[in-house]
Amino acid sequence: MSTFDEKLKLFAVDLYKINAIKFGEYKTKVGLITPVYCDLRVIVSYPQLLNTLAELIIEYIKKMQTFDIVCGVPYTALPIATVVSVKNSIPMVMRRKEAKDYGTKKLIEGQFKEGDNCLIVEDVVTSGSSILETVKDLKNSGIKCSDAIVLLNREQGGEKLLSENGIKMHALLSLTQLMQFLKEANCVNESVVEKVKIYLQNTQVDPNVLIKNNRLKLSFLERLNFAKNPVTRRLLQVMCDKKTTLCVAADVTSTTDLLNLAEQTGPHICLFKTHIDIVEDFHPNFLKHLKEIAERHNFIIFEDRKFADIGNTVQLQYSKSMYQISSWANLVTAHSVMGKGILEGIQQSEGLKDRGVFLLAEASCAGSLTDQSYVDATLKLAKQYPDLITGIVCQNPLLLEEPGVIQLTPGVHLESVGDRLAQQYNSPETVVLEKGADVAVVGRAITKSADPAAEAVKYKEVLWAAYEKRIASQ
Ligand SMILES: O=c1ccn([C@@H]2O[C@H](COP(=O)(O)O)[C@@H](O)[C@H]2O)c(=O)[nH]1
Repeated sequence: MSTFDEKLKLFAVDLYKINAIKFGEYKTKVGLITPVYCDLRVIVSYPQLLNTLAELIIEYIKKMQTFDIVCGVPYTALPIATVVSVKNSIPMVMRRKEAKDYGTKKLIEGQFKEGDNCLIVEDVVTSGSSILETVKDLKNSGIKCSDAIVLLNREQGGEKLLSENGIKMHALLSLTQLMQFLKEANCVNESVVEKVKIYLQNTQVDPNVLIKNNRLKLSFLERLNFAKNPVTRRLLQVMCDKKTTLCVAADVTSTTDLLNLAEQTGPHICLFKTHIDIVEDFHPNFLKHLKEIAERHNFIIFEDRKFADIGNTVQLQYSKSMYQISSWANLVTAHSVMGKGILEGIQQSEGLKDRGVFLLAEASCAGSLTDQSYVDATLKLAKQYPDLITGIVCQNPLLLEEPGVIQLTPGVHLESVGDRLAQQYNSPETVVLEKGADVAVVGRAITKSADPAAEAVKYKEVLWAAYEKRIASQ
């Protein structure tokens, strides 16, 4: 073994000792259950190890071309890139995950010249998409990127995706090699090594789609024939006709704002999602206007009521009260927690003939209490009502295979990673390419912008490009 490999092995064992590498059952960013989890965030508490990692990187990159600058992928790789920069005297730039809303609005901080050649530094690569997000912002600022140095390649498609996008990945360690090192050092036994090996075999994921999955392979037009629910068929048709997968979350509190938003975003959306009980001046007359706008701009009205009671109560909530939801919203959401009574209650209510339900399996917010068994039970319930279910609200590409069912994914923002009340955001590309969204829900990113129409166009276009990329990669 070379001295470099010996140092690498000792470093791998140290990572295990500080719990940066763990074995058990962990959920990855895209919802896969993995037997091995690597979380390098803890390394900042071990300056000696951070120093060793930087030394390993510097030694490795000696064989490579020289670089003008380095940039760590936020956030975990930032301290790693900083130490590499300081020890090797290469200037560093930093990518902001969100542009400042004051001052210069720069996404790349630090000094650089157009055409500077940048080395990307990353801790762990799974799909490679985080590196690509950083590369996109660097390139948009005129910086050249062709190489990424990473500590660990999880061998799950990242190298291929990066290479298809013009980035050569250089990994100090592969997951297989890491397991070998840890076994030799008696940190793990043969059965753990075997588990990881099987996991890698079973999750050899297509980098763009992350799984062989019919729904994700087919175009919306092809999927139209599989849809059993009439609103799903109409939704797919609207999506194809208008080339949009954007659902605007109209979380505004006056009828005037709501109608204005429908008018402004209407040409660019497939779904207009309301929370009717937040509207302060609700009067049934205003629904006439909303329906007229929906017809004119060809979108579907969707009340995000999240029913969660016994069937009889849901039936009353759905079709009675001043809101009479069943008379104007073709789509509603429901929790599965109360079982089939909710769906029976909706199915048997008076109101519009064509109706569909999105069942909520997973939430976008941090700390949600839904676990895998809840998700499984929700999907099982949905399968029992193919004529009523339009889709599933979730954050995971692996839940839905049926091409006739729509994945609706909230928590989408181009400039923010979350709010102060546990909402979590992902970029449009991430929700489509990594999380498997068919329709993406965008709320405050549009409603709070100075120009909701222009913002809706922006989201519509990025989402549609990501969908086209997804089906083109099949
Ligand atoms: O898991 C969920 C389910 C529903 N939502 C709803 O989506 C929008 C998101 O609004 P943003 O302003 O984009 O955060 C909102 O109406 C929620 O009720 C969700 O966010 N997460």
